[in-house]
Amino acid sequence: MIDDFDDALALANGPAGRDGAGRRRARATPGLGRAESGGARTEEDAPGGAPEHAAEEGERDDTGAHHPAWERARELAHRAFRPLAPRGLPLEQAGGHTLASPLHALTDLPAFDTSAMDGWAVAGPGPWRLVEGPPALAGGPLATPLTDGLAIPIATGARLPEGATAVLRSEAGAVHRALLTGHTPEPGADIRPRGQECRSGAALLPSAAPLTPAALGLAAAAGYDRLTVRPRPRAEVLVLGDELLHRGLPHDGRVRDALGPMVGPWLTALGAEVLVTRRLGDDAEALAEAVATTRADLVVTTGSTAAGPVDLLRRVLRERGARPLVTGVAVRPGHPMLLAELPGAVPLVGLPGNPLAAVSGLLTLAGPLLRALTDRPLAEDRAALLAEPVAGHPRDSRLVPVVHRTDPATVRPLSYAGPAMLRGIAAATALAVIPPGGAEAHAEVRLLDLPEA
Ligand SMILES: Nc1nc2c(c(=O)[nH]1)N[C@H]1C(S)=C(S)[C@@H](COP(=O)(O)OP(=O)(O)OC[C@H]3O[C@@H](n4cnc5c(N)ncnc54)[C@H](O)[C@@H]3O)O[C@H]1N2
Ligand code: MOO
Repeated sequence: MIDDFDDALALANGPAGRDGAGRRRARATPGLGRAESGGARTEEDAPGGAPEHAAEEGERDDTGAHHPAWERARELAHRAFRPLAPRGLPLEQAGGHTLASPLHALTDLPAFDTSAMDGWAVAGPGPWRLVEGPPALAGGPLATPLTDGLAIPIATGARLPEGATAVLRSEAGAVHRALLTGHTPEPGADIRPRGQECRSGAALLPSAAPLTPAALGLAAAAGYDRLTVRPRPRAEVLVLGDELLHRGLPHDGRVRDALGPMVGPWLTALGAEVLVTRRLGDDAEALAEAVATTRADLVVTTGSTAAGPVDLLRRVLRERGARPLVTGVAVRPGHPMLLAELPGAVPLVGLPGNPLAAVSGLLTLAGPLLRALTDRPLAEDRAALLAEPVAGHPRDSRLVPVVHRTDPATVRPLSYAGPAMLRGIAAATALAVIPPGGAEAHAEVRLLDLPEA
């Protein structure tokens, strides 16, 4: 019945409220137990000064479990854990990690006055007499100083000889019998003066900046051989469910594992280094062992979050002394998702088994958590106008796969967006956040970008 409700919502992206809005349902997702106090952060750590309680806000279901609102759940996931300890890495290994301190220039950039073009370094107004000797080349010896009326051939990137007032581009001059003629360039033309981009000590990138290819290039140019980074959090993925097949066609009531192939790459795109994806079936002992012995910075499970006969996750977590931080979220799909702290302060994100619900959990809990572990702020969402109305859940937010349209600039909700479906999300460019009650055509909605792993 519950899935009927969510499927109906997802299949009918019609006018808000059309699809059973107002129908109530009892939530059957059991909590891990009451969240007593705090996440892995202590009271002092919490920016707001107060310890985090999964139980502070949101709705309370028939079992007493708490389901924070979607925005609140993201904040909880972002605030619950401290960033990983910084470590030094050689520059060539630092890509994809996060800067642990601001990047300051170790040199002026450029480090010397340099030619921006191939041509001639000239002094004063033309015509100019070419001086004897080799041309000035990038990385070559400094050419002899020029006085007014003299010039020397120069290559892009070569140091400018003392006395040069400009560079005349090769296509703008002509040489006849050692005499260079051409329109006199403005003083300073095609010279990159020392320190044009930055002075030594200038702040180039803030702490927590991602080490993109461009950032690595900048760090190298600025003189770095090693960088202090927050490493990509190492994640372990545990795929639960005896019904899952890993090859071939579904048969005998069994289905292909759609999450094993999806969650790892998605976590990578969200900033993790995935150590392993393990398939544990519905084996409580194997799950308990995996949780107790993990060496990862973050454990992500799939399936088993709800109250089915073999949904073992919450029981195993309780028995292992895990602390519940988020026991469900007021979002569709994905409301049974959970976040817990394992002994040893290792976070565990429980993604629901329905595939689109798992994506919802990845973006709601795992994404903000990964950013927290690397000391990055919550991602700023973009906004867009809806091309069509989208029906809402009466109390929960909805995450709906959408595709961007350019003319006019809007997003269009996609079909096949039921909790157990992947067709919609596979064709989507973003997920739109539909507030409780739905959204009209042309309404502005928040967008969650989908990683292009
Ligand atoms: N009585 C209730 N039943 C359910 C509720 C509820 O509130 N009360 N919530 C429903 C919702 S919503 C979801 S989402 C699911 C969550 O289920 P679990 O996280 O416990 O996952 P499973 O029961 O193991 O599986 C659910 C569904 O997903 C399929 N699945 C699981 N893993 C995979 C995988 N790796 N690849 C592809 N498909 C997978 C599984 O076969 C089931 O069909 O619970 C609802 N029930
Ligand atoms: O509908 Mo469930 O919410 O698939 O997560």
